[in-house]
Amino acid sequence: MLETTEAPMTVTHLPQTTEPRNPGMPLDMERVMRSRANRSAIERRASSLPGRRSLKKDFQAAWLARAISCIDLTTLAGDDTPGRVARLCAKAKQPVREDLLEALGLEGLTTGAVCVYHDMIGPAVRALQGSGIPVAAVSTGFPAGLSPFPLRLAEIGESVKAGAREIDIVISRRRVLTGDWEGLYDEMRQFREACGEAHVKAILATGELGTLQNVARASMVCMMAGADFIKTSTGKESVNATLPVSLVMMRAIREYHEETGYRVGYKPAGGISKAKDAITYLALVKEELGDRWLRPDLFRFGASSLLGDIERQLEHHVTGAYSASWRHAIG
Ligand SMILES: O=C[C@H](O)COP(=O)(O)O
Repeated sequence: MLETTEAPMTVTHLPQTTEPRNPGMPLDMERVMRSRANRSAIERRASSLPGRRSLKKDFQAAWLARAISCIDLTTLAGDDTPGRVARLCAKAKQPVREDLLEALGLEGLTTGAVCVYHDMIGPAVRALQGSGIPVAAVSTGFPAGLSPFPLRLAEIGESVKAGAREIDIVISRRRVLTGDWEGLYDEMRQFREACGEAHVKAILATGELGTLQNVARASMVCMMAGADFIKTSTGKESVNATLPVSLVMMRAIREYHEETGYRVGYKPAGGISKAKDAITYLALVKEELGDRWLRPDLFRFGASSLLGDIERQLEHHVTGAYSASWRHAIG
């Protein structure tokens, strides 16, 4: 729980850490089948979360800044243009008005990454040059992941060549729905290899996996196959990130860390658009995984409109007044 007395370390002063990459391990079917999820206990815990935060006002801004540093600022629209992506990248470099950043002592704050389709990697890389902000590309026939497998591998290669440092792949949902864990493992392993040095986030599309037990098992298989992050959703399913699914995935990450020593990152994505929801997610990460995960190398929000609401809250924090949401249209 986020206690009233707890302030996060100012995000722009966090020490640099280099986490060893999860190399994966051979598929351990006995371990996979041990992954279960008690739906009623999970739902009970998840429903108790949002009302429980008692965050001291002074610390709220620091937690919201932490949330910004963990956003994969995303645009995944069919009508994306280089101009729109350049504006989004400008927002990633300076996510909040300069006077507010100064007032809050947060100069240098940026988002965690910018996330785009393959065609927009070039414009994003150019716009972010020198900023250190990585470009993430969705890949492997996103969002359904149903294009021919060799094309999915080739797509990863093209995106890495174009400058993406993070690749968000989608798994084949049918492998989970039919219990083909070996198939899922092999596919994920090949995706990881095709990524090379680029980090790979495995999108499970949890809204299409049927049960929380499937979510737990798919999480475990993807981590065994070398995923750097596991991510809930594409943002295009009818149900995207939820707290119960997040609990299941975070617990899988925790168990994998306890058993292998490797830390895998977590990315809830889709439908997270309010500052208060972001705080709830950060609190859950803190409780389930601990402070080490509250950094952009191990936690991201996949979100297209969350930043706008956080900026509004920060403006209120500094000036005491809310501005209209249309003034924060981007992000
Ligand atoms: O991965 C990111 C999602 O596509 C963003 O979803 P959203 O537009 O609901 O924030």
